[in-house]
Amino acid sequence: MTQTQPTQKNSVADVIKERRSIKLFKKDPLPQGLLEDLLNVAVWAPNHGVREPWRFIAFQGEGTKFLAEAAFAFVKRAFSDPEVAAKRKEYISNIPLTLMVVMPEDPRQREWDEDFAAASALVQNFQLAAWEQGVGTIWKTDPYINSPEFRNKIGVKPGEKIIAMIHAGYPETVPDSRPRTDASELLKIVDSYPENEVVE
Ligand SMILES: Cc1cc2nc3c(=O)[nH]c(=O)nc-3n(C[C@H](O)[C@H](O)[C@H](O)COP(=O)(O)O)c2cc1C
Repeated sequence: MTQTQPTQKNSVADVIKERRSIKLFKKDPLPQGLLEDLLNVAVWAPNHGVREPWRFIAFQGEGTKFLAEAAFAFVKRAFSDPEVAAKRKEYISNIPLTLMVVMPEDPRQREWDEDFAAASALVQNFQLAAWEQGVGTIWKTDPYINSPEFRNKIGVKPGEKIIAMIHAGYPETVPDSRPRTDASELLKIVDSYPENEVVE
């Protein structure tokens, strides 16, 4: 673990490569208006038909206590050890900002797939824009985000999907990077007509 703040670099490539998922946050709240600023960057994600398939629910301040209670109702059933469940609840209630990215579920398969892809691009945009400002994030998909009881409590309607729960705040620690496979190992370039009329 590196005990430093993320560096603030200008190039998109630097920000992409230097971003890390952050699990331990300082308690400091984010500056007023930063959430809206980051979202107003993130919404420039490509999205087919400019359907803008997203809305957001943010929890901060006392709102995180409510969120932690709502999650705890699920978490306490999932963990047999009450101490583990209580620690999860405390963890959630201490995160400066938790953002739910909510997507309307289009009944048409193609549109659903496109909307999920677009909303995922938005999440990545948000994470990168935050990192550029020295703010750490992690994209979480804890099982309780699909619990009807939890969804109902936080105002997610039938026909909507929480595609990401993003925890955000100033990093307490920045983990080391987890190496990625070199693209050359994954890439097939077709630059001549295939002999058997299929790419092998
Ligand atoms: C769709 C999605 C869901 C994720 N859900 C979780 C999660 O529930 N818990 C978690 O610890 N990390 C989760 N992550 C974060 C990944 O674990 C993280 O991106 C990965 O370990 C690589 O680390 P890095 O983001 O620092 O490069 C999720 C990431 C994605 C894209």
